Amino acid sequence: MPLPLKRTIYTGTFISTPTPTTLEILENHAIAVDEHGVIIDRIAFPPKREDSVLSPSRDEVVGWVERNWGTEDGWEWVRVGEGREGRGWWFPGFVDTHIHASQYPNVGIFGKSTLLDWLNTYTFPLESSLSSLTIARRVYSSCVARTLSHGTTTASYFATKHVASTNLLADICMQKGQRAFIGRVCMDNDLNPDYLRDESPEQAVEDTKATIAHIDSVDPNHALITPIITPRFVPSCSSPLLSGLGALAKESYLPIQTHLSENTSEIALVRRQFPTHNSYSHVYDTHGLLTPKTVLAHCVHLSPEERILLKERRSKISHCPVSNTSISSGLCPVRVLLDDGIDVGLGTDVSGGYSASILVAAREAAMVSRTLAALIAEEEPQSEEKDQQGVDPDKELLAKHSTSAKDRKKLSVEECLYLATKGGAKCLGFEQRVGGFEVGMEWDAQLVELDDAAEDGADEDGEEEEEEEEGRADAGAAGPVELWGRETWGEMVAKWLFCGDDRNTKKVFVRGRLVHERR
Ligand SMILES: Nc1nc2[nH]cnc2c(=O)[nH]1
Ligand SMILES: [Zn+2]
Repeated sequence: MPLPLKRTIYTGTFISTPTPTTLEILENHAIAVDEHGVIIDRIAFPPKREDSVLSPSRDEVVGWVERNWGTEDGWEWVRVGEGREGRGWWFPGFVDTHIHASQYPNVGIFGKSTLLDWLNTYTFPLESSLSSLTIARRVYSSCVARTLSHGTTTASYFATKHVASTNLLADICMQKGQRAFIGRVCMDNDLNPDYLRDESPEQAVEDTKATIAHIDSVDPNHALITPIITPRFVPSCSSPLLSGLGALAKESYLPIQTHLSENTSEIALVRRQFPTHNSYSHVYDTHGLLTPKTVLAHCVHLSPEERILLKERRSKISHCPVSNTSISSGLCPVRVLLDDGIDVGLGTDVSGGYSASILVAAREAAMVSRTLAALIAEEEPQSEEKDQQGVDPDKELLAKHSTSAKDRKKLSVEECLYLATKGGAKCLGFEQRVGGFEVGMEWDAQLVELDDAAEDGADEDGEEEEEEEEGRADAGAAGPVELWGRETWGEMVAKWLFCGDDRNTKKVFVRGRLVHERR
């Protein structure tokens, strides 16, 4: 049982993305969090004379606490690293909307495979080994600890078909304090290997209910852990199983997660399996599985009709760019999905994706959008062709080099970080509770600090100049991100997105509980 929480004041700079296009930067602020982990107040302190002091003083904090709550007794104070306020900030915890905890031992192992051979070669044999609770305990403990260290405060997990080890994953998340959606994976048809197949559709539904009952017993209000109904994907499921899970979702009001339109061979397989259906999405829809609480991973190759259907059903998409490039599934056109008004979050899709870090997923989302922008520009007609059509070649050349059309395809730093936090929370239906720093939200946050060694580099005996001339001799000791003192907040955040890693994630909190600290 976790210890009761202390009421806590957090101070320093708070950065978040309340909308996809805003980076909100609150300097010299304090946030008060109650013993239930809920934000109950926040305040901006007057700017200081010295620019470098971005946190309130002790007197200011004590004064605020006493004015509001009568006494400072019973309050803790946690701030961005002492004397280093200019290089650190609080950021909402990351939301991983799609990750296979059971595949964690395989991160980085995928060779040159694509989805269907990857499943048979690497994935199914590994998942089968999680019938052992001893193996499951090792795998799940490592996966949860690792994702927490990367700042993931919420994860939507696929486990395996095994009920006992799936329930163990829920227990481990509960014990380590990670907010999680836990899915027992359903897969009953002949396309699955004998060693990893549900006995029958009825049994698969019963086993799913067993995991739901377990989670209800350990976390009755789903304050931290929520069951999620998880058909693996259409090629793994019979029509009776899909219907059974659709009916269960309806009666239980629970969310659903699955895969959709990840790879072209998979889509061809679904067409052969369900020849009378208009599309892959239509198969889910006719089985009652496209709801506002459905999170669909990938959606790389959706048709315009499928996008309209998803928008109508208000179903969500988990964009998994690292996986899509690793197992060469394709480049997901996220800008098109967003323009259609579909809610999108980010997933690591471990171990299709080679990294358990949502920061890496956010970075790759930016890169995939830039690749798409470049490809679209190349597809434009060549100038000679246009010339024959009577278009002024000079104007055409200018248009070709105009950045506006291409740039619109690219996801900005703000958008990528929004998808990693509030966007993901919206996909999982709790953007009112996590993903930002509003009063009433829960304190799911990470403390980010850059440039570890800079403080040590500034010594008193004149060596600093020498170091500046020669550059940093100890590159790497400073952590992955070097600062030069000229960066704005926006630039520091961009450096973190593109160059940072878990060395920059110093503390992680879920519902006000410290769940990871980097020492
Ligand atoms: N990326 C990915 N796609 C899938 N489709 C069906 N199962 C899986 C899986 O485990 N990973
Ligand atoms: Zn997946």
